[in-house]
Amino acid sequence: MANLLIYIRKLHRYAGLKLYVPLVGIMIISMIEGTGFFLLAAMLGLIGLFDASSGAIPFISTILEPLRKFPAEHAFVITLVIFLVMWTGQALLYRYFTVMNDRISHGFVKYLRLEIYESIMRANWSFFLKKRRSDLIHTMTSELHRVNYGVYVFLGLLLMGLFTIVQIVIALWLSVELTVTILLCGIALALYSRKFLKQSRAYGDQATALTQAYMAGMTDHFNGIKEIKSNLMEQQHVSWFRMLCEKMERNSVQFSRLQNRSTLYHKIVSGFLISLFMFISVVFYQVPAEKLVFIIVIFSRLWPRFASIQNRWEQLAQSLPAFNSLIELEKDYKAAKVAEIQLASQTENICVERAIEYQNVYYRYDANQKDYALQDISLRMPANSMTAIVGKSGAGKSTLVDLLIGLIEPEKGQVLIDGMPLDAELAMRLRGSVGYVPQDPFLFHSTIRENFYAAAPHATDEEMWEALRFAASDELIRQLHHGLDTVIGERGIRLSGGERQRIVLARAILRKPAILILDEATSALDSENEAIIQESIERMRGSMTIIVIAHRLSTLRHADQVIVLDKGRLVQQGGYKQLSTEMGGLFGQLLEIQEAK
Ligand SMILES: Nc1ncnc2c1ncn2[C@@H]1O[C@H](COP(=O)(O)OP(=O)(O)OP(=O)(O)O)[C@@H](O)[C@H]1O
Repeated sequence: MANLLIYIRKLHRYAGLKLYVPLVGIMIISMIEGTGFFLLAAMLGLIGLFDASSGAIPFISTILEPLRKFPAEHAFVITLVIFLVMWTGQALLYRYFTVMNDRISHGFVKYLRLEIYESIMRANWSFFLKKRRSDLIHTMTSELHRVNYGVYVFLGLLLMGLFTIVQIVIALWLSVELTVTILLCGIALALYSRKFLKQSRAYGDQATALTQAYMAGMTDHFNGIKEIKSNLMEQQHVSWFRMLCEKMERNSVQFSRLQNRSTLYHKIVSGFLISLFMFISVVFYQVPAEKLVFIIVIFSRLWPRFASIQNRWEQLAQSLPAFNSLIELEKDYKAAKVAEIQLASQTENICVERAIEYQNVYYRYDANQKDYALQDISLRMPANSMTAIVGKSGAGKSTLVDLLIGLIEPEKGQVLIDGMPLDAELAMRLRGSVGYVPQDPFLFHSTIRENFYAAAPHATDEEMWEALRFAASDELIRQLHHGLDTVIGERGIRLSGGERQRIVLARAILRKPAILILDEATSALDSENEAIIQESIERMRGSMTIIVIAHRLSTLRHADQVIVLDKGRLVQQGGYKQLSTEMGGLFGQLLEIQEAK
């Protein structure tokens, strides 16, 4: 419940006083409705259906007094017209305030979406290392939707509460004993129905876990669809999916059954109470007919409200776990927030003038584990030189680069840029000068041009073609029907691995980076294209700091220095030639293995 209040406060922050306008409006509407009820009674009195002067129904004689000045048939028509005006006015007001309420609710979703998305975008890399992407998508879609629904239900409850209070006041005016009895019965039933709320909450928890598994499964399966199909694993996945869908269906049916059960109880109790009142009123108190009619009217108006309130509480209880998910996510991204740093485009980029240095750097992905991904790394990469990082798989090469980009921070030791410690702000400014091609290059589902604009918003066509030439992909793009305006599929799937690598390389170059980082960036290329790119990189030497991670050691021949990592430690460092002749060194061994192939 505390989490719900957090969101109500957020809603207040978002909507301000506007939030209360529909509430006041609904109060007015319920008062009009109440007055209409008296007017209807007056009308019945006018046509002589009952004795309006008996005082059985309060307020009636006050309404009738001015009407009696008119002839009976005119008074009747006047009453009808007043009733119609009030009815229509009430309907119009109801529409107005409901639309206003809906607008607030939709605006609030937009506000939440933006708040969460921006915060996630500003979270540091460690946040993403810990989170499953499908969980983030799940929270941002279904859970956010449930939170909005919960807030909507809560506002509805508030409105209904106000409406009911007005109705209770009117009912009290008509008959204190009867209203108090109905209220007591309502309270008793609400106490009994608490177990439904608890159960609704449990179904809500289950729904969260199931939709989370659904989203995670879908993401995994579609990402790995090629492996699934090639290894004939479809049936296995369909069975898993069927089982999950059955659980989701069961969860929804159970919740719906629960809601219907509580509605059923209300209906049965309602029938029982109304019979009891009628019996007592007629047999013991000989209540007049007109009052009896009003007993039924009060009851039929008040009791369904209790049922409806109960129903909404259950819906709210079912959506509470979604509030918890969002609050948990909020806690995580707040903890992972990268100080108050301007977005990259608003900061001044920095270049490396002298050198990048690592001083006794240690890094672990999990502070609870004893193994370090990098241990005691000290090295220097001079500005505008080319440094190659080699080592077996899992040696720590990508981790070394992630530390330089500032995606992760050393547990011990420090990274220095021209002697300045790389803190979050410096990392952000440095990233503006970095062209980075990761192992698994990513292209947005959009045109090549749009993909380029994402990296360099002001790039001209000429610059784009120049970058494509650098990456040996200009011919490839020229052959495409729409050239730069060709849409490339999701994650560039319509391109081969090598073609994708070349376009991502072109995108990195387009930024005119001061530091170019290539993490296995040419691994999928044929030797011809690789040679073209090697030449291009060669031409760039001296104008930017180049860091290359490669398993194919022959491509590193031109590097100014080679850094060899093994199990997170720096084991060799020097020129290519020097290391290849170093006796017993890991580099020599790796070279030998590759040459033997
Ligand atoms: N997100 C992560 N969470 C936990 N451990 C990780 C994570 N990423 C990498 N590691 C571990 O850190 C170590 C270094 O990984 P890293 O990716 O830097 O190696 P690498 O030399 O780049 O390997 P490869 O050549 O296969 O890409 C490995 O033992 C790896 O298992």
